[in-house]
Amino acid sequence: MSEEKMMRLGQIARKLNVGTATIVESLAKKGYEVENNPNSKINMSQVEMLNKEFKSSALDKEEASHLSIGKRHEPISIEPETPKEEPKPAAAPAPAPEPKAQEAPKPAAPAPAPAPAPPKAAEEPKPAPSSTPTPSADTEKVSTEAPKLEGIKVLGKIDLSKNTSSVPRHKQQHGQNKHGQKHGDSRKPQQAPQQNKPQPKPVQEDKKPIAPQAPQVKKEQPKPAPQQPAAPVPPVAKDQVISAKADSLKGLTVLGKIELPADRPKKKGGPVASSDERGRDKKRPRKRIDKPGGPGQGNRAGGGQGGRPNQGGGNRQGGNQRGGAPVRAQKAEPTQKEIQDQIKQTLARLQGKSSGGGKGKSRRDKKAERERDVDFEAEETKILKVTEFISANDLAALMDLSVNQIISACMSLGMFVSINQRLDAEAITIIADEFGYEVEFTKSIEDEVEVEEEDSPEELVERAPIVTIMGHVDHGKTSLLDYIRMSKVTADEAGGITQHIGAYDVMTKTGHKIAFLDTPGHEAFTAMRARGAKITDVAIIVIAADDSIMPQTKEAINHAQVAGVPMIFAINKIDRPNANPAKIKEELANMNLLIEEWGGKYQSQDISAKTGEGVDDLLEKVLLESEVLELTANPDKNAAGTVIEASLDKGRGYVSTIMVQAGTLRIGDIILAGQHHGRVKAMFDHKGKKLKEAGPSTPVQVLGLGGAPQAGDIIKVYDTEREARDIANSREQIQREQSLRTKKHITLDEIGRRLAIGSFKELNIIIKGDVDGSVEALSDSLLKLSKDEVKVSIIHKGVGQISESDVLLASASDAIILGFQVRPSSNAKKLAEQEEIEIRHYSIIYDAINQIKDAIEGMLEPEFEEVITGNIQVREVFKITKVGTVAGSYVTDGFITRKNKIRVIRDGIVIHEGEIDQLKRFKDDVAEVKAGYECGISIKGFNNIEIDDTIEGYEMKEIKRKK
Ligand SMILES: Nc1nc2c(ncn2[C@@H]2O[C@H](COP(=O)(O)OP(=O)(O)OP(=O)(O)O)[C@@H](O)[C@H]2O)c(=O)[nH]1
Repeated sequence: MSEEKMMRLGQIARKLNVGTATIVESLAKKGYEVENNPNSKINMSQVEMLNKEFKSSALDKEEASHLSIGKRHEPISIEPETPKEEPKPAAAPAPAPEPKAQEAPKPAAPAPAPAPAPPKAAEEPKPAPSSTPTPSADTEKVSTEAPKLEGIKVLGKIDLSKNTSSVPRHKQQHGQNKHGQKHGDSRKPQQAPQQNKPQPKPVQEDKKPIAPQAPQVKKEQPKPAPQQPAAPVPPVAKDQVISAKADSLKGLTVLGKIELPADRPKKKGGPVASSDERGRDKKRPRKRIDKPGGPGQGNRAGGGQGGRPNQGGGNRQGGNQRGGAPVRAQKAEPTQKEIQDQIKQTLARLQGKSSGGGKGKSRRDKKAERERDVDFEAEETKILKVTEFISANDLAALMDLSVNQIISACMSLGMFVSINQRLDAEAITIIADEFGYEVEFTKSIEDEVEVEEEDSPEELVERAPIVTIMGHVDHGKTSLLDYIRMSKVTADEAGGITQHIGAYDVMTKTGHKIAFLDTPGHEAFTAMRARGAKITDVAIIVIAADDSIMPQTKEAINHAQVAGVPMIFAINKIDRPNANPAKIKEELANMNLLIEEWGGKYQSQDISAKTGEGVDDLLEKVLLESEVLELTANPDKNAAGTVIEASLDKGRGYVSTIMVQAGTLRIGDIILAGQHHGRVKAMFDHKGKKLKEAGPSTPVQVLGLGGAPQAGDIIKVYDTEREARDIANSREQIQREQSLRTKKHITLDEIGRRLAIGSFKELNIIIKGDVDGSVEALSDSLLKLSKDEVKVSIIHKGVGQISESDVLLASASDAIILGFQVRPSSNAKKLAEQEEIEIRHYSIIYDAINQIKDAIEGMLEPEFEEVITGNIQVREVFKITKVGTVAGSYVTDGFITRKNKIRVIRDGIVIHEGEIDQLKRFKDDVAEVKAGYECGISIKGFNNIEIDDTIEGYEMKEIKRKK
């Protein structure tokens, strides 16, 4: 017990985010002498003191750990705005027009009131220029120089930051100034700031951020024409294109009142939005059209607005409310009709029909439609509607990319994923973003989110750590687990390889419970291992001391690191004479993984899974690590957990191994996992002992689900069966939709692509297996066999016997069926014979992979190699009219056949390459002439044969292609 209450100095330092020296010093001050060694132990009362003392540091660390990649986006969007806003206030105090761009961020701090900003800004520009150049002749110099420099900088900022948002301000300002021109405004504020104030008030309230930008623009220009301030109203309007845009936005608001959309809600973001967007899109073309109608000002004044001023005169400037509404209302009506057309077309397109508009329509109409369609299509296709935890492969298909692109994108983001690995919401969002897609998660995600209901601290109790053992093949994972739970599993495993993930819990000698996930070591199980790491609290990385850090060891380390799971290194097989744990530690150090012994932060333990040496210490270290993690759960609520594996048992039905993570699972509970629901009929622990309930961190085998959920599915308890069934149904629907979308129906693009590739071939496979993990692993490996020329498609996979429907599916899709540890039903077998469907049975994963690999090699476009079949020497040449030159020849070696391709070689140089026209012996046509015989030969389209020429016969022989 005393050991339990101790923590290592290194651990507490990590936990509190302070240096060990700081802790030692702190303890020394309090009268405790502790050696500055990461392994020094500290008792819990000291730990508590330290906790209090360095609470803030620990909190900092925690906060820092929450900083996710997602935040990167936020700052980008937010920052640009803040600096813009801030510039206003900042400008007032000191910033000169030139430095604006650079200093923009700095001024942010003193964000003052928006209303006063414009005037200040206008005034400040003056001092700014003076500060940068010489103090003398401020006003004059400023006016001349400032316009050039400032004009460029300021304009750029305004356009980029917020064209739309800036509009409103301008409107207001313009309203006052008439056109709200930069010069006018800027001057006004300087000279008569009071006038500006009243106008901006209303506007600024709505859009403070925008206001600041406007003043900057003004600042620059005001300098050149300080005299105009009084008459800024009409003349200045030309330059302020931006302001014009702003007005158009307000107009849109008015459109909302018209209630056009009420009749037709549309998929794409509702009718109002779509009409608005169209309005915008159309504005551009209209602007162009309007330009001619409107005076030259239109162009500059701000595109869309250009035309309006002409129409409504005071539309924008005078008052948005007056002219703006009626003009837009007229435009809106046609928009509705267009909306209808567009909806029809878009729906038609979604259904795979051609967008063929009315045949009678004019070309212009069709063109316009096409343009709209493209816009809509682009919008639609840029939004991915997915459920969380879709696989990398499916995500690639949805985005029409290759899996490799996804994987490499993930790698560049620091994530290591495999083809079949399911991605969480955050990863999906980041990856999709990389490729310019937005992600909309469908309903089922929300269900999953519920799992993380907040528990009050009083409800939480300590729970056992869930540990995953990972490592390279044969480094001793299973042996270690065996030793820990004192049973022998290794000998029973087919092929000596762990074939599925199991889950067990054990009691340590010190009376603590630890739950273990047993992950297989073969590379094919990478995906499962990755999932295992997600359920895991602590990862034990087993490394054989007589070997070295192997690829899968690195992979396991990567998975644990990516999942943020603390690792403990178990350096195994130290009983072996050639064991060299120090070498392993050195290799780890080279990978930047310094173990505690060597002053690093990673725990490691030398063990022998065979003799048991060091295993107890290892478990103790696991408990120490989990203490730091402060693992808790609320046992007094409906259970939630994760499916570890599921299989179909002949006698018992579907058996799911579940790791309960929160709450308590009881017999009779209504559970839902993936698309399957049911009532818990019976529960067993890993030894087959019946359980009535299972609390947090307990692995159990559950009977009662209506199907086999997938490993990694979240399992939840619901109050009513109906609730569970409804969610299951909706998930099934989403899943079906997903698989439909994922399946690439042939499209023109697709045909083009296939043609480009050449003779495209596809190997369709249906995989059925006894355990979900094996099915996933096999499918993962088989997918990896895909090549450009031959694509492996897993069209269906599942747990259970090979059924008639599997055979029918195979028949319909020209697939082969792989049964992993399962056999077909007698009916399925008959049907397969009838339909001539191949069913292959495997019990070792390598065999399946190798055989399919061979099959793929057979299917690949054959590679040819040239084989010289024989040589002929020309001894006489006969020129025969109507036939051409016939060479009287002698086959010196090999043979020559009429189908042979030939080369005519003269003095060692190939002078012709072609085909045989006639091959004769005496007067008879023959197919082949062997060495030592004479023959007559004529060559297609070639008569320039001479005595002593050599005719070489060759053929292209197909060779089996590897890789
Ligand atoms: N001498 C010795 N042999 C060990 C030790 N641990 C494991 N082995 C042997 O190493 C071999 C592989 O052990 P496993 O436990 O099956 O290895 P694994 O990592 O689980 O392998 P996979 O399940 O194939 O990934 C077996 O023959 C074990 O008996 C050990 O500590 N000492």
